[in-house]
Amino acid sequence: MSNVVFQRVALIGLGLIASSMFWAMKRGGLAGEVTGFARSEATRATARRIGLCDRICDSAAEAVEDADLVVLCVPVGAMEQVARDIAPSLKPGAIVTDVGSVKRAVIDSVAPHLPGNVHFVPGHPLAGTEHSGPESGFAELFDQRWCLLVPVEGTPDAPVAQLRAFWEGLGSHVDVMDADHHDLVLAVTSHAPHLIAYTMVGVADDLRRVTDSEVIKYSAAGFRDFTRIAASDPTMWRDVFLNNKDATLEILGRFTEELFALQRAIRTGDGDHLHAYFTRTRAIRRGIIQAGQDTDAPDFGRKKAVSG
Ligand SMILES: NC(=O)C1=CN([C@@H]2O[C@H](COP(=O)(O)OP(=O)(O)OC[C@H]3O[C@@H](n4cnc5c(N)ncnc54)[C@H](O)[C@@H]3O)[C@@H](O)[C@H]2O)C=CC1
Ligand SMILES: O=C(O)C(=O)Cc1ccc(O)cc1
Repeated sequence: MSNVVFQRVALIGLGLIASSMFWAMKRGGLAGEVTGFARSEATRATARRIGLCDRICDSAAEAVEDADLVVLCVPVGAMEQVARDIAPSLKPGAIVTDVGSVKRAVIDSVAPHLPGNVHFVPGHPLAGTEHSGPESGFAELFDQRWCLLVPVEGTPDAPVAQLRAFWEGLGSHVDVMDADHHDLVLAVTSHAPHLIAYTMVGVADDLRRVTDSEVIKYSAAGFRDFTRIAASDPTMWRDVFLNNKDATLEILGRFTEELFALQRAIRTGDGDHLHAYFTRTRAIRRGIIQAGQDTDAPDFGRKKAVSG
C-alpha cells in the first residue's frame, strides 16, 4: 500500500528543517517527487552533492511549478519575499505551508501575496537543534514531537487534514491552534528561554577576562545547555524576536518582575520565598513528566505505542 500523501512537494530554503523533512519523507515514502530551492548557489550545490531532494531548481518559481504541497522553510523575515516570488507559479488547488517559529507575522506577510485558488495552512514543528544548513538534517528529527497547524480563517477541512496526515507520516503528533495563542505559548516555552540563554552566555563571555577559561572548563550541565541553545542560527533568532515582539516583550516583562522578586529574596535572606518558589517550579517539571509530555523522557514512545 502506498504511503504517498502528496505527489509533488517543493521545499523552499534548504536548511535543518527542510533537509530533515526530505529525509523523513523518503523514510516514510510520503511524496512522489520532491523539488528544492535555496537562495545561495553554494547551498544548492551542497544539496545536489548530498542527494537532498529529487531535483534542485535554480529558482523558487520553478521549484513550485506543479507542486501539490509547497513548504516555506526560510527564516521568518524572508517568508514574504518567497511568497511574492512563488505566487504566479503556484498550481491551482496547491497547499502552501511554512515551518516558521512565529505564526501571526508570517500569516500577515505571506497570505496577501497568495492567489485565492491555493490553500495556505501555516505550520510549526516543535523540533529542532542548534545546527543549521542542508547537511544538518536527519530523518528522526520530528519523531514523537508536536507539529502545530495554524489554518487561516475560512480554510476548508480537507487541506488541513491532508497536511495533518503528512506531518503524522513524518513522525509527529499534530494539534491545531490559533495564531495569537501559538505566538504567546511559544514566547513562554521557546522564544524567551532562548533570549535568556543568549544573555547568560553573553554575561559569561563578559566575565571571561576575569576568569580566563574557567567558565568553559567548569561549566556544569545548566550552562552547557545555555551554550548549546546560544549557538543557534543568528538570522533565524533575530527574525523570531523581531516578528514575535509583543508576546516576547509581555513574557520578558513578567520574567523580569519575578527575577527582581527572587533577587530581593536573596538580598534580604528570605529563604522561605526561595524555597516556596523552587518547590512550585519542581512540581511543574514533575507534572510534565507524569503527563508524558516530556518527549525526551524514555517512556513517551512506549505510551504512544500502547495508545496507538
Ligand atoms: N532550527 C530550528 O530548530 C527550528 C526552526 N524553525 C523555523 O524553520 C525555518 C527554517 O529554519 P532552519 O531550517 O533551522 O534554518 P537554516 O538556517 O538551517 O536554513 C534556512 C535556509 O533558508 C535559506 N534562505 C534564507 N533566506 C532565503 C530566501 N530569501 N530565499 C530562499 N532561501 C533562503 C538559507 O540559505 C537556508 O538554506 C525558520 O523559519 C525557523 O524559524 C522551526 C522549528 C525549529
Ligand atoms: O534546539 C532546541 O532546544 C530548540 O528549542 C529547537 C527549536 C527551535 C525553534 C523552534 O521554533 C522550535 C524548536
